[in-house]
Amino acid sequence: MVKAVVLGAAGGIGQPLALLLKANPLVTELGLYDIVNTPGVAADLSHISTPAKVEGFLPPDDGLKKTLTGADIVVIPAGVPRKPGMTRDDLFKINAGIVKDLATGIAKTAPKAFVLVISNPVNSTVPIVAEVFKKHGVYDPKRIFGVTTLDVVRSSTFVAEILGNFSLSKEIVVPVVGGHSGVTIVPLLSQSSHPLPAGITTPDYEALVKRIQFGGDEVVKAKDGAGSATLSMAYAGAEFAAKILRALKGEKGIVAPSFVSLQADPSGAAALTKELGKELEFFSSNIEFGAEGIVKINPLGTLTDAEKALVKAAIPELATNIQTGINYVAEAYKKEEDGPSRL
Ligand SMILES: NC(=O)C1=CN([C@@H]2O[C@H](COP(=O)(O)OP(=O)(O)OC[C@H]3O[C@@H](n4cnc5c(N)ncnc54)[C@H](O)[C@@H]3O)[C@@H](O)[C@H]2O)C=CC1
Ligand SMILES: O=C([O-])CC(=O)C(=O)O
Repeated sequence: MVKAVVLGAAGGIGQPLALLLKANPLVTELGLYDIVNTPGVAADLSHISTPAKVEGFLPPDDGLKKTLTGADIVVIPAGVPRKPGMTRDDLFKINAGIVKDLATGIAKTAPKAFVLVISNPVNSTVPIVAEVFKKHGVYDPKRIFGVTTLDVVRSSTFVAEILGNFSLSKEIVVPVVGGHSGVTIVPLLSQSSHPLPAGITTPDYEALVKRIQFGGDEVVKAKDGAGSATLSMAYAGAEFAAKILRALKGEKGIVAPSFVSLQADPSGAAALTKELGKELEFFSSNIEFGAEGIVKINPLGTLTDAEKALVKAAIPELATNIQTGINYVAEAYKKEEDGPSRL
């Protein structure tokens, strides 16, 4: 029996993601929570002839708690998306509070669940979830994941395009490391399962890297005020969730990049830190999963000079993003603690 939960299930990502989870035969229960429309989304999905029993809840009557009770895996696509001209960091003000509140619910009701954070800015929202779990004494760094899979999916697609063979795109695997915004997104194209054409020029290589780093902007621009990537994100989120579900079932050797706490695997983290030349609390690298969560954080491996430069350029912004998330939670709890005495 596996219960999957989507928080933000009525949204642009939430609905197609819930559909794809409903279609996954490994899911036997699907809990949907949002501040609007979840009863309708749940009723609709519940007619699909796959195993998962679907229920939708709203905030009244302890809806969050009811949704999360018994959850094995919780995916969070709740929050506001970008509009043209915004960076992911511009979303922090609103989304930080949403993620903190939802993380509090998970820490109280389903502290052992695997938590998959989609809400942006991922580089800051993942540290927020970690800090909330620490505060509640239930922190297990092996079970909290920032979903960076869309960067991997985009890389596969764009590399297939360059190779002139779209039918390869599902097979192409490019490790994308670092974080999930702009220059913190670092594709390791030299480690692609399918190498780039030998004669690729430096400008073409640089354009490809840029397209992967700023793929989100392409969609934000095309949607012209109506949001950011939803369908490709739902696909990517469901792919990542499917890997976690297989690991939960006991399958070994499953590997994918994810933005995680380096405390999840101290010896892997030590090797990675050596490569980075700087200690970061969170980083996305290839992660090996098991039934209890993260088994191993893999080092970056051999990089080209261009990739070394990309990693170096990612570090300062990543460090700032991480600290922003940590500080937010510290300040929020301080306000809560100071609150009553001020009354
Ligand atoms: N990690 C990644 O690669 C990606 C992340 N995103 C991020 O995912 C988030 C969601 O994007 P969309 O689905 O397009 O937005 P959306 O606005 O279509 O949906 C968000 C949903 O969250 C719900 N929501 C708001 N506050 C909530 C709360 N307190 N509890 C539960 N639900 C709540 C809303 O009612 C809405 O249904 C954004 O922050 C976006 O930037 C988007 C694409 C890729
Ligand atoms: O660009 C955005 O704001 C949404 C996102 O994270 C992506 O598409 O990678």
